[in-house]
Amino acid sequence: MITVDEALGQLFALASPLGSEEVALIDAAGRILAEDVQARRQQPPFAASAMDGYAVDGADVAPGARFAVIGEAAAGHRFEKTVGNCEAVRIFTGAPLPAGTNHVVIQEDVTRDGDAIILNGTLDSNPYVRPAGADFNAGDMIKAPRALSPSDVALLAAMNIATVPVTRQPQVAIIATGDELVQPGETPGPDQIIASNSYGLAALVRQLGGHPRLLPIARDTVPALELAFDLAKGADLIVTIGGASVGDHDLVGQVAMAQGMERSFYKIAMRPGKPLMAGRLADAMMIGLPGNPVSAMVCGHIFVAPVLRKMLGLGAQSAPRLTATLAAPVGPNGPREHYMRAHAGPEGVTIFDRQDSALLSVLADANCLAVRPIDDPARAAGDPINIVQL
Ligand SMILES: Nc1nc2c(c(=O)[nH]1)N[C@H]1C(S)=C(S)[C@@H](COP(=O)(O)OP(=O)(O)OC[C@H]3O[C@@H](n4cnc5c(N)ncnc54)[C@H](O)[C@@H]3O)O[C@H]1N2
Ligand code: MOO
Repeated sequence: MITVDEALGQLFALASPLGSEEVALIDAAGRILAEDVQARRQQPPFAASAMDGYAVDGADVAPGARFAVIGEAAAGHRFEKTVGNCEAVRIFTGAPLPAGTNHVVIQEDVTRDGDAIILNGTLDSNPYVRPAGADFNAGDMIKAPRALSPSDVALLAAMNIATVPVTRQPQVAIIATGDELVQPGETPGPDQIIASNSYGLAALVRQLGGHPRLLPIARDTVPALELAFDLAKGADLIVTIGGASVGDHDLVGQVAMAQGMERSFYKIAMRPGKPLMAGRLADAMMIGLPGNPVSAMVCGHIFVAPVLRKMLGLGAQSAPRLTATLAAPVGPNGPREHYMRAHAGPEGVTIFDRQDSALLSVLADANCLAVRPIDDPARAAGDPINIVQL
């Protein structure tokens, strides 16, 4: 059995960054910027007023000073003439500053007198001018790779970038296997349960920026699994769930190998997740996850997520770990790296008592996985522990 780190290394070797495509700006949030992009213009493109008030020459500003109001500048409508000494232009936020002015006296600091204004006795000293290019200049870059946030989308829009080069979304075919499974909403027979982790993994894939394709449940027969692999063609990543262990009905590895899978590894020193397998099947990468619901989800976080990030161009990084403090003692660990369902809060990390890999309700209560190294000795409350946030 190889270690989790060795397995991740082999998975990264199988996963190549995907190509890029152009998407409309409205569809860019959450996608990964594939190439550096350059601002096509300066923002603001002119010195602009930051407030509603009167544009004047700052040298004329003094308590009690009087100005003749000779016109108006609004956002989208500049005042065309040059402003002279002791002249003012009524101005509104976002309007270009007229020639001859460099200062906006806010209207709260002014008394209007017909076509004139008189400045009040106490004046805000801020000139309330946004210089041209204060936000960005033409040619300023947003560097790739970068997961585009809503704020990034606003910035791209301001830069007049209407279509954005992003990494193609990994297409992920998800194959749940097992005679016992029915889809959510169906009526299970007496020996059946509802397929759950296929939906959890699809949600995870979507959250990571991939495109999940949930295939029909494959029964535990060779022809059913062959058909499932056939339906998965075109995917960048095929994820199977279940049928990975040593039981008589665990056929996934056998069928994948018969279909030409070049296997990288099978079985890892991890708990849960021992019967993990991975390899390459024609143009796709394949990860065979264990069927136990928590095992499949934990392997989703620890293996599928980093693989998808690598495909998206974000580099080869394992799931980020933080160091926290144990809230209660925990016994020694065995020969597999253990990813224990736990809750991290102000009191520290509480590892749940029930760690059976069939318990989705426990996983749903967890906000982190506490990582116990192979053969880690018993730990006391207050000891440091690595966690992976969920
Ligand atoms: N003799 C041994 N038995 C088992 C071993 C072992 O080393 N020796 N390993 C155990 C471990 S660890 C795991 S994990 C499981 C993994 O087995 P499989 O990957 O072959 O999974 P299945 O047998 O198909 O299913 C296990 C369990 O999970 C349920 N399941 C499967 N798919 C789904 C799904 N899509 N949604 C919800 N639940 C699912 C299935 O009904 C079983 O209860 O093997 C142990 N056995
Ligand atoms: O490794 Mo299994 O995945 O412990 O439940």
